[in-house]
Amino acid sequence: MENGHAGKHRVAVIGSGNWGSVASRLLASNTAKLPSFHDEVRMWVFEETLPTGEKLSESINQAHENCKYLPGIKLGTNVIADPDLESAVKDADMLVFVTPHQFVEGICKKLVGKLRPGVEAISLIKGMEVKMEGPCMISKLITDTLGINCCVLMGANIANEIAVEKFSEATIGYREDKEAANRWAKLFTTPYFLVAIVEDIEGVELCGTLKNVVAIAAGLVDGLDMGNNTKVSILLLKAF
Ligand SMILES: NC(=O)C1=CN([C@@H]2O[C@H](COP(=O)(O)OP(=O)(O)OC[C@H]3O[C@@H](n4cnc5c(N)ncnc54)[C@H](O)[C@@H]3O)[C@@H](O)[C@H]2O)C=CC1
Ligand SMILES: O=C(CO)COP(=O)(O)O
Repeated sequence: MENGHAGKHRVAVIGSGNWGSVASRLLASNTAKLPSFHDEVRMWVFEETLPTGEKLSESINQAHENCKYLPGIKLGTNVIADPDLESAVKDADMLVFVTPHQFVEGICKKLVGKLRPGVEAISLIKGMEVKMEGPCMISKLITDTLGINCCVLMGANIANEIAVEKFSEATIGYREDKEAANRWAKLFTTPYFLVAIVEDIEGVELCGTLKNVVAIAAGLVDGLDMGNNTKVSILLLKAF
């Protein structure tokens, strides 16, 4: 993949909530070490004004911490918060989508015609867009709107645990382009975050999304004190 940056890939993260901040931290720890990536990770911030009156993006760039969505965790000095979407992505050839799913379509529409040629994307977003024509997976929404290849990364990945480097694993789903999937895996893998690749975007994305429906049902079982036998029925999808 020719990226026009003297061989170094540039990464931008679209989203800076709990998972977006943790993903940026993890990616920045790798870009600082791996020679094939530019150090800086640009993180698009949906701008908010904090109770102190300070802008969230300014606070992140000063403290290297997202005090609203990931308090108490240093992101790395090479994570740069940028409240301007166009500016955040303009130099990137690797784009990580990690916003709540309901904002993706609007974000993609703003990005049409603003991306570098050959840019690759990955979605960490759980959920789907439900339209009149039927449900649409988020990776397909990104590919269809922007005309770019989009892998997915999914797993049982509670962001706050990964933030404190508790072990976790995830799977990247890709279509045809194994080289791109391996590049994403290299960018995300750390000793505490193990990443595998599978040539099945839909399977990985659907499993990542639907497991949360099961998780809600399992939580209801706990809340209603229905017991472990009922929970197993839920996990085996027999009680639906
Ligand atoms: N938090 C977690 O442990 C995990 C989250 N995910 C997925 O990652 C995605 C992002 O989740 P979180 O980072 O947890 O979100 P979050 O709930 O922590 O943050 C919400 C984000 O949305 C932004 N936002 C608010 N209004 C907006 C608008 N109009 N347009 C664009 N952005 C807006 C907020 O500024 C904030 O950055 C979701 O799809 C979630 O399912 C996946 C795995 C783990
Ligand atoms: O899937 C998750 C953790 O594995 C979290 O997803 P939500 O943030 O949508 O609950």
